[in-house]
Amino acid sequence: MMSNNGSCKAAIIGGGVIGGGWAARFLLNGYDVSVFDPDPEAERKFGEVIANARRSLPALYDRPLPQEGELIFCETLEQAVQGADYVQESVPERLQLKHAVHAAITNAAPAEAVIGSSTSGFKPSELCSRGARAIVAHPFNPVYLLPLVELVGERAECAKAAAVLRSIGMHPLSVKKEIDAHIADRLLEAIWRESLWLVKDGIATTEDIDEAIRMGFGLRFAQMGLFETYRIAGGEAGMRHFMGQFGPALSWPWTKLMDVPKFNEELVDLIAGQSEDQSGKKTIRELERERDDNLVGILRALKVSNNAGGKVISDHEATLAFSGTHDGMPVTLRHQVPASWTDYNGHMNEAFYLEAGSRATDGFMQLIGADSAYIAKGLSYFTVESHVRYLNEVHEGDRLTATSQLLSGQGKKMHLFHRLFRGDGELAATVETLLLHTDLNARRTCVPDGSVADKLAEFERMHADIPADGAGRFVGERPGDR
Ligand SMILES: NC(=O)C1=CN([C@@H]2O[C@H](COP(=O)(O)OP(=O)(O)OC[C@H]3O[C@@H](n4cnc5c(N)ncnc54)[C@H](O)[C@@H]3O)[C@@H](O)[C@H]2O)C=CC1
Ligand SMILES: C[N+](C)(C)CC(=O)CC(=O)[O-]
Repeated sequence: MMSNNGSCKAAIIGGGVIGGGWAARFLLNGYDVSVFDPDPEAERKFGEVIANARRSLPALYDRPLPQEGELIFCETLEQAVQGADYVQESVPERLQLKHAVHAAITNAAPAEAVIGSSTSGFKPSELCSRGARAIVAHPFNPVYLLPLVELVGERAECAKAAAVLRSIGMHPLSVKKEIDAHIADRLLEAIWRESLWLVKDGIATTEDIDEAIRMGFGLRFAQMGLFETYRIAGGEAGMRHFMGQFGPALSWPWTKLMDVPKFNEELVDLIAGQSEDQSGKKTIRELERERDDNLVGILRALKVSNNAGGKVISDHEATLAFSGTHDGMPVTLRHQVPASWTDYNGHMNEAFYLEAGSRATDGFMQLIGADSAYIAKGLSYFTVESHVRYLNEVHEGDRLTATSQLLSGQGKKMHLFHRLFRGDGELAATVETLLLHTDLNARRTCVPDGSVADKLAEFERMHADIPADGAGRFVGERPGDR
């Protein structure tokens, strides 16, 4: 189902923390989004969440996301779900309210629309006990950055949902049987419950607990999860040794997980007071931006190793084909500068000019057919020399575009001249780079396959008459030096 501008439509019912995150992810992936939330403040809060999403989500990718969709706030739920391909409910976690909202959605949404619920704990059978049609699509905060979405419910609907959610860069995980709180929240609840005990018993403050997580096992979890981490912790003897050593601890007094601390005003005051001391100097939006910048940095690092969440980003990026030319040269990079690329001088650090040049080289390699399939055959290019000219400052959030000019593509050589432009059209840098075609098995240079050589010859012809001002310079050269 297409909307007027040819894109798909998502309806978001309930636009708080999670609904706002869903809306941002759909919008930035080109969906039109209609929202229903009776809160008069919803539109303002939405605006703030989407602003944070705009500065972080595109920075994960080295290709542009589709053109942003249109955002519409509706007066009624019925208007919002009209013509929707995908409906996501994110109203507060109260079963009675969920029942009323899902009855209304099922009545008004198109029969073929997928209906997902963000519920953290309810099972699909509970949501649908009064005839509604819905599956659980449980996301993680911030929805616009974290890939995981747990899917629970009727198989065919979950499969339809998975296709949509993959198209917006998420990682659908099917839960094999319905259970209260699905998979991840059961794990999180255990940590949360134990943490409340530690604070209540005066053993640790909220800050001590956060340190214990972020300085240690939190760092491990982003890349290997629990079981792979524990396999390594068993040393060469692996998981069996680990189980033998730590299994008995499960019945030692290490844990209070089976008991819940009394959840009263006193406990809330204790936790909220310590949390205020710990983080009260920053607004929620400031904390969100700090969190988002760190997540973008972590996910980009995982993208380099094509691991865990980083692989989800790479797979999604591969679907974001882009093309275009500028001044007769192909555009080989479109990229929004993440905060993690900037430094203490308040601008993009020198190292990332080269990284952008390297990404542009990758883009050019795709164009000549030296792509992942070619590399899998054992052939690739190695860089042997680069010269970066830093011509203009680049800042966080700037949209960089690179063009690539082939100066020479004879024999084993590929001599490229990349120009990096800022969003305002100013030339920010040039990166001149010489690469040699290499046999990855023999680790020796060799000539490229015929099809790649032909493409190089074609580009060389097309680019021969384009002036390459600034190419071939020596370091520190000034006009008139030769
Ligand atoms: N906050 C979190 O960390 C996560 C929450 N969830 C789940 O997402 C759902 C929403 O949670 P939050 O966004 O945190 O809550 P929230 O309180 O931030 O937002 C709920 C929104 O629903 C709106 N609302 C209330 N009644 C409504 C109705 N009849 N129709 C439309 N909108 C209505 C409220 O005005 C509010 O803006 C819950 O089921 C929760 O379990 C899932 C993952 C993480
Ligand atoms: C606390 N919570 C149960 C609402 C958490 C979630 O559902 C997932 C998350 O984002 O941590």
